[in-house]
Amino acid sequence: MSKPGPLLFARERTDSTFEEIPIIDLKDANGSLTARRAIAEEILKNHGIPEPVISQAVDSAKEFFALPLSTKMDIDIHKSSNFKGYTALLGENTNPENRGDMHEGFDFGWEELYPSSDSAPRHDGAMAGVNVWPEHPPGFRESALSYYHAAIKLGKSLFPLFALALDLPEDFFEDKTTKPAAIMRLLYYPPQTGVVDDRVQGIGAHTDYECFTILWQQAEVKALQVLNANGKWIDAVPIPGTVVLNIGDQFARWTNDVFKSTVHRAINRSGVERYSIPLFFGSDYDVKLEALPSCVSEDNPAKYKVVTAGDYVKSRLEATYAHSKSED
Ligand SMILES: O=C(O)CCC(=O)C(=O)O
Ligand SMILES: [Fe+2]
Repeated sequence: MSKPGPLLFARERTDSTFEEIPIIDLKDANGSLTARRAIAEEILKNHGIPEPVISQAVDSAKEFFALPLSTKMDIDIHKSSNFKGYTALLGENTNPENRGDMHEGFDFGWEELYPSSDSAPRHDGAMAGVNVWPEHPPGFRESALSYYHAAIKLGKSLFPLFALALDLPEDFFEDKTTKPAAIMRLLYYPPQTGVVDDRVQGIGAHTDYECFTILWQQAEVKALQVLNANGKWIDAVPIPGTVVLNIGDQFARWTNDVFKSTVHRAINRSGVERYSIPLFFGSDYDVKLEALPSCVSEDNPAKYKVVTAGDYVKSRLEATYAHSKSED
């Protein structure tokens, strides 16, 4: 890392030929307006997700993934109508040119940690449906949801920064992220050693589907790489106490590519097991992803068909899981 700063504007960074991923210290984001306009597909320091919450979620993930395959397959994601539950090795394929991803996963979405009688039902359209939880290990749901809500809090604090970077009112995204359609994953990557088939990577080259992703990755296990504008893969080396933030396709569509989504992949050649936790922060599922007026001009006419966030995410998930559907 050269040095953490100066803070950069998203618009200046979208075609970036970065060689290292810049660090943004969020303690600066609470200060001056200038600092608050700083924005990112970056590494975030002082992100506010408490360390014990992270370690409990990771411990639960380790215990869950260590269960017998047949137990985990009880909650196979292919049985769910809204892509919730367990993904086995090679169960998904993020890059259609590849054969399948060498990771296991567990996916879930918004749910109150302590549901109350007045928890209003969600209207998730294409993505409607409940989470499915494993019976083991004990406390799995609580640790996963504790992390989820801490990451949601962080994500909500980032939307005003994105709004300011787009010259929008600071609260522009507030009523569009009331029950944010955030999907969280616990991921396990076995080590890939010896001769590795390039078409079977931990997770193949892809962009994420939502507005942005907050990614925690295990310290000391280098695996994640981000593609720069010169087509060069740059290591996103894990830095303790930080999370990675990257732009996803909902934001690319909404901003007419003023924010570009980041192509990334992960290959675990470290020789040891790796765990990571992405939280994909999307807008409410009924929001129409229509190019923001400030992002459309004669030189940059609207590029994308208008679609709701829910239909969009569902179509991407269908494509990702299609290759393994017929095997069930
Ligand atoms: O595990 C990682 O570092 C990346 C995960 C990822 O890109 C994803 O789940 O979309
Ligand atoms: Fe990703």
